[in-house]
Amino acid sequence: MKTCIDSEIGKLEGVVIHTPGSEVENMTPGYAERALYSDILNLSIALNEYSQLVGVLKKITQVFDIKKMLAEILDNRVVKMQLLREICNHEGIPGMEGALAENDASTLAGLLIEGVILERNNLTNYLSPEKFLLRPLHNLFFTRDSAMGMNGKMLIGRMANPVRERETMIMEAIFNNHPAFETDTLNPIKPIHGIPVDAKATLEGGDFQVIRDNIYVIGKGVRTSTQGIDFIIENIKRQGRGTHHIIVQELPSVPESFIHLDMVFTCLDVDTCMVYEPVVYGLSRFKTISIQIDNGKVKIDEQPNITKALKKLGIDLKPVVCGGNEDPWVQEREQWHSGANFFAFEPGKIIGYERNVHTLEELNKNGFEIFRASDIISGKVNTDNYRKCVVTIAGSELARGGGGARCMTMPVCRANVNW
Ligand SMILES: NC(=[NH2+])NCCC[C@H](N)C(=O)O
Repeated sequence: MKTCIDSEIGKLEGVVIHTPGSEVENMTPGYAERALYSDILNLSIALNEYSQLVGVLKKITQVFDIKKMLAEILDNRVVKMQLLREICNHEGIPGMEGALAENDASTLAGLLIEGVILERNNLTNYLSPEKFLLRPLHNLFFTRDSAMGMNGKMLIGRMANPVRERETMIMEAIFNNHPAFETDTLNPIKPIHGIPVDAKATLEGGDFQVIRDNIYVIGKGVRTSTQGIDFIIENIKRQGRGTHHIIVQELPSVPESFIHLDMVFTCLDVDTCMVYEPVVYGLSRFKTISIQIDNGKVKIDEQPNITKALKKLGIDLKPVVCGGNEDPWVQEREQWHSGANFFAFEPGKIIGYERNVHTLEELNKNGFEIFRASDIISGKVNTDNYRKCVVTIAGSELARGGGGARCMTMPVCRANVNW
């Protein structure tokens, strides 16, 4: 499949997911914060909820599974050794690749995701407070963040936290080597010759949205830095062709539910978006900046907010308010559990958590029919028969990991949108 992401809403043709495994339980409460979770999770409940998401995705598109694809590329010895060397050097255990390589491909894929226990075989290890030699990738099921489709390329993330860095190495290896994909990767740690990259450059998929082929909205906050966005600008400048626009939304750094742009703003349809009102429109010091790149020349100015900036570019999105219009407390409660985080699988057809009832009611008032995942999976409801709908999945446990439907999906190809 050729990767092709020119919008947030075009009909989904392929999506990358990861079914949570023991890595989500492999932590104590004391480690939850370092693992970037708001709480510790129960795997069996999380899996039950997750099966609703995957069940729906399988009905509507081609689903690619990271663990399976990783095992497949690890079957190639050259790829295996290269990836293991990169991981071991990066994680401060150079030389360990030989021992790890002795595992067969599918066991190794499991170890790289679920972690490798530290053997207490010398004094340093015996006294170490760490349980793992290679830490589990607790957040891998938030596949959105470690790589992102940018038109015909896959942009590899540069994670703000070391606990997520191995995810980017795995994703780059898959996109470069798995026969299922035809794409070019763009990686901030391996820039194209001549493109400067600041050491402070960070960039995560939760902050990155392709609105139209030449319009991007990017969140700047705790996960994506100005230097990370400058890397994108430089790459666009290099292409040299036509005009591109980047709208940057500054995000508050606390609470942690504002980590990514997609926690406060997601696209739902050609004319509708979901917003967490206090951050997107509230009287705050959080700026919206518009950057125009015209045949290599960069022009920057400030805008009142995302939707006004998009309107100037010919995209007129009506905001639906997360939590409904009435009560700021309700808005805050639902935003916390990913109430603004919707994943569009076609223009006007979206997936989100069923727990955020006020947000769903607001969507319903705006013409979205509400369906349960089970009705889609059983075939009772066919979304083709509706122009606008929201498919709801259970999310009591998954939401504690800190994300929703958009965070758990990495689209690799979408059809063109009829704007
Ligand atoms: N696209 C997103 N909003 N992803 C949410 C990721 C949550 C994850 N626990 C993290 O902190 O990294």
